[in-house]
Amino acid sequence: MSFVGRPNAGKSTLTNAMVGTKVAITSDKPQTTRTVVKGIVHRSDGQLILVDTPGIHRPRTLLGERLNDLVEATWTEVDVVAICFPCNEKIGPGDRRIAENANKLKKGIKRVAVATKTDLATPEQIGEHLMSIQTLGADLGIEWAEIVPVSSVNGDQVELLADLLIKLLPEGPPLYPDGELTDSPEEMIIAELIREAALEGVRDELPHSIAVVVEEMRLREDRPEDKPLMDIHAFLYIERDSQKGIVIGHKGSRLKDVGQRARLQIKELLGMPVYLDLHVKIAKDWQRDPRQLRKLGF
Ligand SMILES: Nc1nc2c(ncn2[C@@H]2O[C@H](COP(=O)(O)OP(=O)(O)OP(=O)(O)O)[C@@H](O)[C@H]2O)c(=O)[nH]1
Repeated sequence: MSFVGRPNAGKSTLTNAMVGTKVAITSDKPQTTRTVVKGIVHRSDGQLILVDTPGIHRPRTLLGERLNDLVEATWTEVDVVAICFPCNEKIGPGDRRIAENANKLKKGIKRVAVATKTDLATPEQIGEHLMSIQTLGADLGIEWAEIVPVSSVNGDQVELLADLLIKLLPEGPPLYPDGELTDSPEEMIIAELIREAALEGVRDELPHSIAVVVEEMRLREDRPEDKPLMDIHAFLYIERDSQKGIVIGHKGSRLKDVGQRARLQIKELLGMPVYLDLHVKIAKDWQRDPRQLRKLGF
C-alpha cells in the first residue's frame, strides 16, 4: 500500500511510526522525500508493505516532474492508496487534485483517508476535518474504505490503522523475509540520513538544492574483529557556489555539526562506530539538468 498526500502531510513520519524504525527521513521542509522507500510491517496476521512516496506538487523543475512520475507509477502497483490530510490544515486544491488522481486509479484499488497530525488539532477541529474528508469523497465520488485519524508523534491510532489496512489487503504469501524492515540499500539510507542532518536549520531554496551521494563505504582494515569501524566517504552536493558558505559554516563548523549528527544515526543503523568523511561539491543547477540528475540517481 502507499501513503500519498501533498508535501509535508506526514507520510514519511507515519511510515516510520508503523514500521517502528526509521526507514524514511523526515523534515519540516516540504518535498523532503525524493525516492520511493518501502517499509515493511511484520505482524502475525500479515505483512504490510508501505511505499512512501514523494509528495505530489506542481513541478517547477525536472526533478519535480520525475518525482511526480515516480509517484504515479507506484500507484499502479499497490492494493491500497491512503491519502494523508493533515488535521492542522484545511483541505485545499492540492489535496483535491491528489484525491481526483487517486480516483482515476484502477477499480480494485481501495482508497483510505488518513487524517494525520491529530496532536496538533482540537477534538472539534478533528471532527470538522473528518467531515470535510467525507464531503470531499462525496463530491468526487470516492468511496473511502476507511477514514482514520492518527498521530505519528504520540502514536495515537497508529496500531489501529495497521489493523484496518491489513484487512483491506488481498491474501497472499509474504513478500519479504521476516525481520526485513526496508528494501532500500544501506548506502541509500546512509545518504538520506546525511541529507536529513544537512536539512536542519537551512532555509528557502537551499533544502531543495542539497543532494547526498555515498561514494564509498568499507570496513577499516586491520581492526580487531570485535571492534569494527566503517569508513564512509560521501559528497554533499549543492547547486551554486553562493550556497557553499552556508552549508560549510564559519570555519567548517556547520558541516562538522551535520557530520556529527549524521554519524550518530548511521552508527545506530549499522550497529558499529563510523568514520564519516563528508565533502561539499557543486553540481550546477542539478535539479534542472538531466545529466546531473542521472549522476545523482534520479
Ligand atoms: N505534531 C506532529 N507533527 C508531525 C506528525 N507527523 C509528521 N509531523 C511533522 O510534519 C513534518 C513533515 O513530516 P514528513 O513525514 O516529513 O512529511 P511528508 O508528507 O513525508 O513530507 P514530504 O517528504 O515533503 O512529502 C515533519 O516536521 C514532521 O515532524 C504528527 O503526527 N504530529
